[in-house]
Amino acid sequence: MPVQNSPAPPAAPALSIERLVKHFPARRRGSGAAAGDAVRAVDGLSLTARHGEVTALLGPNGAGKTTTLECAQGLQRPDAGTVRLLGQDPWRASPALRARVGVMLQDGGLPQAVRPLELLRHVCALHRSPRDMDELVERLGIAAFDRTVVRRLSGGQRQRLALAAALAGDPEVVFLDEPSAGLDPQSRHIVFDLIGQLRREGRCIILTTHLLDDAQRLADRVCIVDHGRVMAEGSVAELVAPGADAPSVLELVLAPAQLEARPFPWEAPEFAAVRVGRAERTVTLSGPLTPPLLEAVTRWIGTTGTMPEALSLQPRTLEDVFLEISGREIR
Ligand SMILES: Nc1ncnc2c1ncn2[C@@H]1O[C@H](COP(=O)(O)OP(=O)(O)OP(=O)(O)O)[C@@H](O)[C@H]1O
Repeated sequence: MPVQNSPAPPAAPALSIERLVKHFPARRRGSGAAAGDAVRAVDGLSLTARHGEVTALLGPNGAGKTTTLECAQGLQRPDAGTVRLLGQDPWRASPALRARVGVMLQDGGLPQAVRPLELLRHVCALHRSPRDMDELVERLGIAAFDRTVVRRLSGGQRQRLALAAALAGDPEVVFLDEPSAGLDPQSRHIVFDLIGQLRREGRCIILTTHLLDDAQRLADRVCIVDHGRVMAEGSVAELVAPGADAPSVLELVLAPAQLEARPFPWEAPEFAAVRVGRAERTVTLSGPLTPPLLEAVTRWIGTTGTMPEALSLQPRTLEDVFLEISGREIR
């Protein structure tokens, strides 16, 4: 495998955003705003992203992730706040700064009438020291669809081509908007592997996703974004760590007979401090789990005279964290 330029990780963050605000006039359908109201897409968001790390912006549709990235890339002008990309204001970025940054947009943003390799050769020719494109083409399986013009490619093929184009200039900072959208499991694995390599090479990777699994598998740091703000930030381990007031999750799968035998004691005082979720025969308790609570559960099981199908204590997931913060599910 060819050796790529590996920039020494500088101490300063590759990207720093402070109190970013961005409004849009309410023109988009489905934005939820009444006609004439401005949409506050980003509402005082702050974050930093470093070299040698994958930073994931995780949040539901409309949370403000793409707008944040667009401001960071200099594609949108912030209404307020500060953005510094490799130490410069991206809105006034010089071509020299742009050459150090790779961007993969959500809709690909690719010209439609060219063939993949033509496009990649052209993009490489624009850069002073392009990445080894043959290796990327092979790795991302692009030769297999090289005879097809871009507009006829499948979503996943377009996504792989857009990733190769974003990496053509061997960038120090890579923005990936929903990198696994439309990918089959094998392509997803290849793309994740490549993102891991970029990280090891010391590049700064900033991605958006609404897939918890992507954030959990890829990210060194996760920023949970909702309503244009960072609601929580940290490594996956930090975010899911059972703190004093937020331990793990208890899941109980009831035997059919148990449901009829005796109702689950939702109203008992032991359950007041936890969230109780039910889906068919599965009862989930999340929040501050305590020995008295576990005792109350097993006592109730005893009164039904039947063993449950399963009883397990599980670590929190990012999904639980998001639910705790926002009071709703991420999708
Ligand atoms: N150009 C625009 N004009 C009007 N409203 C916009 C524009 N771009 C974004 N918005 C609105 O701003 C809000 C945030 O959108 P954004 O695309 O940043 O969210 P997101 O978190 O990336 O969502 P998704 O996961 O669906 O891509 C949404 O309400 C969206 O409708």
